[in-house]
Amino acid sequence: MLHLKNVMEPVKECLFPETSLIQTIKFMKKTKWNTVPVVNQSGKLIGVFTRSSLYNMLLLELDYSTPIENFIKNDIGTTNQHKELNNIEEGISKSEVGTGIIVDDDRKPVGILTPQTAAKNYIKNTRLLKEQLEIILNTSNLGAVMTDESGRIIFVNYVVTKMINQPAHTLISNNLQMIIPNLNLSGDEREATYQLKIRENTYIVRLSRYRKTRENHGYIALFQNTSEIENLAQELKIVNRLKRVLQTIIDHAYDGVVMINEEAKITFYSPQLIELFELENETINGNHVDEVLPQLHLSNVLKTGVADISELMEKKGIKYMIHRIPIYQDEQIIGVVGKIVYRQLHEVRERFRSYESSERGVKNNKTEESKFTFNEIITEDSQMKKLIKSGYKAGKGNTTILIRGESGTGKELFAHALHSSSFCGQGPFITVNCAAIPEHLLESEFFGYEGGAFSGANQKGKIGKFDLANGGTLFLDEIGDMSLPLQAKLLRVLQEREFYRVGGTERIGVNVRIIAATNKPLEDMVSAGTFREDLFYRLNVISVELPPLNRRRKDILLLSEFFIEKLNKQNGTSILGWEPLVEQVLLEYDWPGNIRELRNVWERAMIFAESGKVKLEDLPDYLLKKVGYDLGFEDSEDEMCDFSLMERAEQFAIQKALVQANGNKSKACKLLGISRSLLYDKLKKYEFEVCE
Ligand SMILES: Nc1ncnc2c1ncn2[C@@H]1O[C@H](COP(=O)(O)OP(=O)(O)OP(=O)(O)O)[C@@H](O)[C@H]1O
Repeated sequence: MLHLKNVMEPVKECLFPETSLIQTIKFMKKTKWNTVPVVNQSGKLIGVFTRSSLYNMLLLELDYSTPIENFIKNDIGTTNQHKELNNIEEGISKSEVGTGIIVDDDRKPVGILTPQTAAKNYIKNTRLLKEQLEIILNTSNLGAVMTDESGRIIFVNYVVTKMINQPAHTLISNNLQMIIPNLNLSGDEREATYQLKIRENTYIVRLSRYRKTRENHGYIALFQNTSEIENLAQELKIVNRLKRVLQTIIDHAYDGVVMINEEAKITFYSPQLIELFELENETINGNHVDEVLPQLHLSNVLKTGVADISELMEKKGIKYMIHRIPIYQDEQIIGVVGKIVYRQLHEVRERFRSYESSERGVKNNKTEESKFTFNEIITEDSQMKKLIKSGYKAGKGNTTILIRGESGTGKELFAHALHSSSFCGQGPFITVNCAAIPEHLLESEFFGYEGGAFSGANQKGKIGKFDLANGGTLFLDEIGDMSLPLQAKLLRVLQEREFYRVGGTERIGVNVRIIAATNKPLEDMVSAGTFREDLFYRLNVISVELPPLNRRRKDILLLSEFFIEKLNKQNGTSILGWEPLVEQVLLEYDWPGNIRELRNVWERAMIFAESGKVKLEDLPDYLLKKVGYDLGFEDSEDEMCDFSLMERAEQFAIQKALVQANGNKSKACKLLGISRSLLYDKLKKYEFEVCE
């Protein structure tokens, strides 16, 4: 934008009212100005002295020494020096004196603007603008043509002359149809678009009407070569495909990939990484790796610049290793890639083991039985927590404890924990399953026998469980299945703390803590005479009743997490969790087999699923049926079953969700964890009839 101060003639000297006629004539001759600013003693503008004022003074034949004060014109137009030139255009053209006085903020004259200077500057500006426009039009890759109202060409830019391979002068004055043959200028539209093929190039032509003068219109046609855009689009397609290929390679080559830049901020990661470390997308990209994944120690490699491989690490029971590799550019480290491997680790380990054992020609030995403590009893249930608390106290003494509860509720585990927390925790923990040993062997199993005690017996004799458990705990599982005669013998040992071996005469003293367990109603058995009352009271000094799993539903998911981690370790699977529907089924099921059943269900499901998340169809059929997710395995011959197993699972899941949501599709979507549009697609696919 041009400002006044850029085009005005600067004023260095002014006239005063006291200035004499002769000094004024000399001043006007020197400056050649027709209008001269007159100022007071403080330099502020008070009027102008014009050439006509001068003529008047001369005609009056005044003395040359006469001051000019009576001939000053006071009605003057002034403008501030900071104004834009455009804004005062009208002011100057209408001014009586024809000259504008430019003042500063203190009203002191700083310049004058005559019509001649204004005109000169306008012409200069217009030329500059024209040149700028031409440069823009000729250097742009848009073709531009301008016509008058009849469509006759008045301007073409360089791009158009190249486009149709003709010089500008052969086009000027010709009709625009010469370039756009199917042109129609008779319509009323202000804008129109044409497609034009010139040799191998395709152009989109945008024709718009412009107002040339107050009465006339003209047209501007802009030509865009779309071949360039098409080429770009093609290139983009290739790049996208390449990206897809690379992404697939990365996804399958490693179990997780993460990349950081020189500031240790995460710039790339694969979906498996999110799954394994249970991250949210938003918390990863652009964040410092030590905040998101400190356990990977990737930023260290930025400092050392040396690639390395981690020790075996573990997440949710899944063992993994990370290979950290620095990225260099021009000998500068610009980032680090972390490759995580976990899926094949188990297989490699197994092969390595069998290789090692075949090398050594030895078979793997069975591992030792583990001992459990109360810390390993997983629970969130308040009743269980209470039992554990009293278990800690009861465990300390030497009192007999009776653990009751349905099969699979964790009685044996609890017995282990009691033993571990007791003073004899370092001693042996010996288990006798009273239901599993044949009646006639129970006695010798308990008390052992002397050498040659009966025919077929080992000549060296046998040590019984009581002997083995000396100084520790004897756990009598399924005590309700013990015969009455043995109950009598057991009672004697409990009372006298000594026993005889079968066929022996020597009294053997024992220091054994007895923990018994049963799922049988011992009180009823006492009434029915199948369990000794005195033994019952002897055992029942402290009694612990473990609640069934369906009365501690909070524990179902907690235990599921625990089993996933444990079984991943044990079986080398890499299961990361379960799909929402699985959770729903687990929570709905009654779990008659309690925790043992839950563990078995997970073991089976994880073997079927292998990696990722456990899905509905990985659960056993009997369980799905029980909660109403009948996947119709037996009906596979049925002609109705055109669908795959997966699809049938999906159908039942949708049915179930809709029933649960009372037909409310939004709720059903939430239960299914899918979008509304996907639900509609599925309903259509399976031809479900659903009331709106
Ligand atoms: N709270 C728990 N936390 C972790 N695992 C548990 C828990 N309770 C039970 N289990 C596991 O469930 C399975 C069954 O437990 P356990 O054998 O102790 O049950 P039980 O009541 O003695 O069964 P049964 O009466 O049939 O002998 C075991 O694998 C055990 O480790």
